[in-house]
Amino acid sequence: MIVIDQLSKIFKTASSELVAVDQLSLSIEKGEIFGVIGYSGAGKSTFIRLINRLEEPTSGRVEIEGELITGLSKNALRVKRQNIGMIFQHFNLLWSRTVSENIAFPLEIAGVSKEEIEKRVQELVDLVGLSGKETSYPSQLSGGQKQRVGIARALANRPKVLLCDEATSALDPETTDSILALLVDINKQLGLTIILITHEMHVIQKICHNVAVMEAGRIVEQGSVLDVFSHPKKNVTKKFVEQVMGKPDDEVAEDSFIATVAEGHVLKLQFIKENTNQALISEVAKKFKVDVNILQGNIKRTQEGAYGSLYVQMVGEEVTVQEAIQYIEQTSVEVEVITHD
Ligand SMILES: Nc1ncnc2c1ncn2[C@@H]1O[C@H](COP(=O)(O)OP(=O)(O)OP(=O)(O)O)[C@@H](O)[C@H]1O
Repeated sequence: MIVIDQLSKIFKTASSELVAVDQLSLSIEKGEIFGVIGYSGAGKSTFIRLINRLEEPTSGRVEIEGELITGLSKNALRVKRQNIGMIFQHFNLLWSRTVSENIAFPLEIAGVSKEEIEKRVQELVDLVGLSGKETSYPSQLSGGQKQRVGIARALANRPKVLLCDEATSALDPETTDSILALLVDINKQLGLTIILITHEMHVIQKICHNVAVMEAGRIVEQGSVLDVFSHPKKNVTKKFVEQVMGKPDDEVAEDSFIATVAEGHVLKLQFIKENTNQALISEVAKKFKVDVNILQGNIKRTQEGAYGSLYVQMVGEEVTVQEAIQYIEQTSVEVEVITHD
């Protein structure tokens, strides 16, 4: 578990003071993927750099698995940092070193033997999917491949925690998805705790278990990704949720498509934490001899299942339709009957 307690960072210049992180407190469970989202200037980068003391806190505490990071001497911190990997938006690779040599770098610093380095580097190359690229230089790699090197290097000393500073912000959407999939894979395979900062809500939606929303150096809202998606409270959170779900007015107005439905019932199905949305529809159609047509849907996948709503037309004998509705109501999907003939 990671405990962050009343953590602050004040940048002082000759004439002014800027509070970048303001008495921030958080708890992050071991093995989870925890996202911090905020707009530019919210203090995210400063916050994540305070965790491994790349930035020295002005006040407050950081504790990782019972060890007080903010209490360590410089020398002890240097050793401890081997347990805290970090990846960066612009990769921060050594350009004059090959892929293998970049990954080997933290192992050399830790004094690992040459033989062991060779073995470990090959394991890591395989883990991040870079086999065949061992002798390439960073300039010969795509953005996604460079970030894979960054990830392998961060994992070299088998850290317990991985800090990700806008790790996919410089990548195109497809490459972003493949790097996010790799992070989920690593989280599951190695049980690694991942803390990431981002300004993109789809990153949170796709891979995080819990999320904190940051504004002006403070956490203004936090919770499980599904809770925050389904009940955003603050305006800033609502705007981030809209990045992924669209604005309510972006959806074709209910009335306009309902008017086109000549027969049967129109149902609104609300999915929260549901893993079987498509399967449920076809299962109901088969089981109850009803026709089910999808009219409109906006469903997003999260680490804890699907979230969103689906409008369907259901046509069949009234009794059968009612049985089908009751069946759906027994799952975690909420059903609202919008119209019926
Ligand atoms: N070294 C520094 N000296 C002075 N002010 C700083 C320093 N680093 C950051 N700041 C200020 O602290 C505030 C928070 O910056 P930070 O980079 O942490 O925000 P952010 O949410 O990560 O934004 P971005 O995504 O744009 O980097 C900003 O007002 C920034 O100008």
